[in-house]
Amino acid sequence: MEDNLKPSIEVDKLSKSYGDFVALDGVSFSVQPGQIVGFLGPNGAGKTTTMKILTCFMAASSGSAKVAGYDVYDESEKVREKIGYLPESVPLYEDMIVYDYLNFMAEIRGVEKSKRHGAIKRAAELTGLTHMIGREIFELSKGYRQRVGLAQAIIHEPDVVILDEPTSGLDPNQILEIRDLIKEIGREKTVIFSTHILGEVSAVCDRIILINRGKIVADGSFEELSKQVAERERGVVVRLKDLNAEKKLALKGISGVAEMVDHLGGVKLVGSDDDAIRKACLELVQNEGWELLSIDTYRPDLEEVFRALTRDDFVAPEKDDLKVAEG
Ligand SMILES: Nc1ncnc2c1ncn2[C@@H]1O[C@H](COP(=O)(O)OP(=O)(O)OP(=O)(O)O)[C@@H](O)[C@H]1O
Repeated sequence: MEDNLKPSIEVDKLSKSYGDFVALDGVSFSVQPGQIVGFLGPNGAGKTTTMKILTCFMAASSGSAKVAGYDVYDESEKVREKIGYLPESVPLYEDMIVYDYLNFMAEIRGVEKSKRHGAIKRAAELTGLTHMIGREIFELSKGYRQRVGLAQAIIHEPDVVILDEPTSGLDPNQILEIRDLIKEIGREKTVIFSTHILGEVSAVCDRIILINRGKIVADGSFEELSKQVAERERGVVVRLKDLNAEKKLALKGISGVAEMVDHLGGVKLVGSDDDAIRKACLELVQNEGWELLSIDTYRPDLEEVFRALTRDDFVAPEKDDLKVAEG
């Protein structure tokens, strides 16, 4: 019981340099048991580096990381027992039969011989591979190969599963299938998976850790991240019937409007006082006899949140300011 109360993952001020290049710069986060966390960031953000450190494939330059309470450096054998890993490109042995490959991986992961058959059966069922178990790996589609990759990651029933870009290179149907599988695995285990696909995190995760240039720039649910962006990037979104250039010019001329951008079929009016802009806008609409379709406070969509938080001018908040979602 006590084990369940401990964070599954605790990362403290983790840094990694490749020569002079700092790929990870003081990353700290913790993940509670049972969470599905999306590790989101643009290419080169430091996602794979973090995952390799957590799975004992690479040592950090400084800082510490624990998995299920064990230190990845000092207690790597214990960590390997507790963690399952699907690397970005999983080394599958093409000419092996799926069953034999999973048997081999179960052996490597220390599953007792008498328990291996049961472990393979369970992992194959969970990943929808049962009917492919006798096939050679080279015969399988990319989607099924990815299932084999997932099956080997969970063969030894780890508490924590780390998946590096698990949907990369799959077609849209395969992506949906793998996402469902991740959710299924997440019912029993703590899951961290990396992606640079925005839709993926909102479809699958309880929590998003957004990383950019080796630093965590946001941490929380999608709603919390949206709020953080909306607070910094406020505005009033106005939609009018027949919104033409003339009307746009008049809206832009409202006192206090510093900037106007097209936004979802309307315009976003940006200034320092949203309430004053809204009031002036309503007056203008009434005086001109225009038909108002809607007037709302700006709410960024996922794409805008991602863009705003990974922009070059974005300053990562101090750790204490990051909203950490508890599981
Ligand atoms: N072995 C290495 N030697 C030198 N630089 C490296 C090495 N591995 C990674 N890097 C650099 O470190 C940075 C972080 O890389 P990492 O693979 O962790 O990013 P990522 O977020 O997983 O990106 P992607 O989505 O492209 O896989 C990148 O700029 C990358 O070029």
